[in-house]
Amino acid sequence: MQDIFQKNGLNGSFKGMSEMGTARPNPDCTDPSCCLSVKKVSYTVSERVGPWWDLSTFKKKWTRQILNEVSFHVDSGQIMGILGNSGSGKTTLLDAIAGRIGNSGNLLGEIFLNGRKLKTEQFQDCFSYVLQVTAVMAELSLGHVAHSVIGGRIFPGISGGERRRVSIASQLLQDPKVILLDEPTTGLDSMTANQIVVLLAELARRDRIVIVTIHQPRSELFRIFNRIAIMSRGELVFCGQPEEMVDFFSSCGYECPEYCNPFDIYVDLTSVDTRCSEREAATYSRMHDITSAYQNSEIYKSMLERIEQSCQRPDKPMIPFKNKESPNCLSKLNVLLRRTVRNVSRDRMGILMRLSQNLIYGLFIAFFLMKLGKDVTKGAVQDRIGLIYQAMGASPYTGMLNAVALFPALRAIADQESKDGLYQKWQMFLAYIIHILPFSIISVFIFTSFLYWIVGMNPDPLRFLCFSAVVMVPHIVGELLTLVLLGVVQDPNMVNSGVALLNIAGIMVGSGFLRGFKQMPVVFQWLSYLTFQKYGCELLIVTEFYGLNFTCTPLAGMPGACLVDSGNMIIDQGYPGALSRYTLDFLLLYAFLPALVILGIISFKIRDHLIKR
Ligand SMILES: Nc1ncnc2c1ncn2[C@@H]1O[C@H](COP(=O)(O)OP(=O)(O)OP(=O)(O)O)[C@@H](O)[C@H]1O
Repeated sequence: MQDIFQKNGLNGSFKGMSEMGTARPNPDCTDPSCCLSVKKVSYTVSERVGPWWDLSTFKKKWTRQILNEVSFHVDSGQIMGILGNSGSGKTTLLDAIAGRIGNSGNLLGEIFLNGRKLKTEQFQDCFSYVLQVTAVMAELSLGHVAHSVIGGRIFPGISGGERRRVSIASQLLQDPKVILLDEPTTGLDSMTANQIVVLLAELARRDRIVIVTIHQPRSELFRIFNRIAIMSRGELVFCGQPEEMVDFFSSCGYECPEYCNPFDIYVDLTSVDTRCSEREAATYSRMHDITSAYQNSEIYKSMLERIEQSCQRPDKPMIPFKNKESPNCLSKLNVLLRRTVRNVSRDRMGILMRLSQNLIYGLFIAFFLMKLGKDVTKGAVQDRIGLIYQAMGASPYTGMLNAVALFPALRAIADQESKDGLYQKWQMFLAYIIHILPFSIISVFIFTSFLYWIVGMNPDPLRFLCFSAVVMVPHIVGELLTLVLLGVVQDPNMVNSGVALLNIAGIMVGSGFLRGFKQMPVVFQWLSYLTFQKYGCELLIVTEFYGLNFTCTPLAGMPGACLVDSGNMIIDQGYPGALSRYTLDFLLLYAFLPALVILGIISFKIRDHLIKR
C-alpha cells in the first residue's frame, strides 16, 4: 500500500495535508487532460403497490423515480463532493456512473469521457469505485459485531481510517482516471474524515477526477472541493463551485448565517421533511423552487455548455481505460490462496474447531456404541450398520458448517473485488477449496483414527485406510455442495437447509439402510445412482463386513436369530456384487469431487450475472 501511495505522490501518510493546507486541486481547470460529463441520467424502478399477501394491491405496480435527469461536468484535477440527505440518490448516482446499477430498473441518459460517449459495458473499465465500508459489513451480516470481526479477523488490527485507505489504495492499482467513492468518511471521527478528503484531493491533483458522496462534511472542506453537488429526491438541486454555491443560495433568499456550516444549512434547505404532510408540501415546494432557480442559472447553463464543448471537440482525447494488465490465472490463485490461508490462520480457535469437530462427533458415537461385538443376537450387525450410517450421513454436516461459517465473508469480498476486475469469483472459490483440503484430510484422519480403533472395527490397517478414504468424501462433498449453492443462493441459512435436505434425501435413497434397493420403486433405484451415499455405503459395508464371522447365542422364541453367520451374507443379500464393484465404487465416489468443483465454477460464473449491484 505504501508503494501505491508513494507512486501516486502521497508518501504513504497524511503528511501532505499540512503542506497543502486547504488548497484546492486544479482550481482553474485551464487544461484538463480528461473530463467526465454526465448528461440527463435518470433511473426509475417499478415497485409493487402492496405486500404479497394482499393480492389486489400486489398485482399493481407503480414507477418510482430514483434519479431525475441528473447532469454535471467535472474536469481532471478536480474533486467533486456530492451531498444530500439520506435517500436522496447519491449512491444510486455513483452506481449509475460506475455501471454497477442492477437491471431491476430503467436507466436513461448518457455518460461521456473526454467527450466520447461510453457504452454501458465500458463503464466498469473506466471508473474505480470504492464502496461504503459499511455496505461490505452489511453484506457480511457483521454489523452487530463490526469492530470485533472486521477489526480482528478479516482485517486484523487496522483502524477505520486505515481501512478506507486500503480500499482506496487497492483501487489505485489499476491507475484509474476517475475514482468514485461512496461515503468514504462515514463512521470516522471528523479529523480522520478530513484527512481522507484531503488525501482524495491530493489524488485528484495528480490529474484525476475524484467524486465522493459525503455526509456532514466539516466547513473547512469547503475550500477543498472544486465542485459541490447537492441532491434531494433524486434531483440535482445544485452543482457548482463552493463560492458559487454561497452566492446562488443567497440569490434565492437563503443567506448562510454567520458561524454556520454552509454544507449543513444548504442540505437542510433542500431536503424534504416527510414528518407531516404540511411540512412535506412546504419543503418539497422549496426544494422544487431552488432546483428551478438552479436550472435557470448561469452556473447550470455554462455547465451544459462545457458538456457540449467537450462533445463537439474535433480532437477528442481517447477514453482513458483502467490499466488491465494483471497477473496470470495461476498467480491470482496463488495470491488468493495465500490470503485465505493467512486470514484463516489468524483465527486459532477456528482452526482448532475445524480440526476437532469430527473428533468431537466421533466421541459421541464411541460413547454410544462402546465396543463392537461379534454376537449377532447382541447387535453385531445392527451396530456396524448404524456406525456406517452415522459416518456417511453426518460427515457432510461438518463440512457444510465450515463453509457456511467462513465462505460468505470471502464471497462478499470476491463480489466487490471481481467487480473491480482484480480476479474472477470462481478463482476465489477455487482458492477456498484448495485451502480446505488439508483441513479436511487431517480432521477426518483424527476422527477415523480415534473411532475405528476405539470401537473395534475390522482390525486391518488397509481397511482402516479405506474406511478413512471413504469417510473423507462425504465431509468434503458437504463443504463443496454448500459452496456450489452459495454461488447462486445469497442467504446462507437457505443454503444450510438445502444441503441438509439433499443429504437426508441422499442417505435415504442411496444407503439402502432405510429400505433395501430391491424394495424401492424403480425411480428411486435409478436416483440412488446419483447419490454419493450409494457408493460410500456400499464401500463401507464391504470394508467392514467382508470376511467377518459372527457368533450367536441362540435365543428362546427367536429361532431365526442365528441365520446370519458371516459378513459375506450381509453383502450378498443387501449389496449383491458389491465386492466386484469395489474399485469402481471408489472411482465413482471420488468422481463427485471434481464434478462438484466444475459445478462450483459454473455456479460462480452464474453469480457474475446475478450480482450486478
Ligand atoms: N433498485 C432499487 N429499487 C428500489 N428502490 C431503490 C433502488 N435503488 C435505490 N432505491 C431507493 O432510492 C433512494 C435513494 O437511494 P440511495 O441509496 O441512492 O440514497 P443515498 O442518498 O445514497 O442514501 P444514504 O445517504 O442513506 O446512503 C432510496 O430511497 C432507495 O431505497
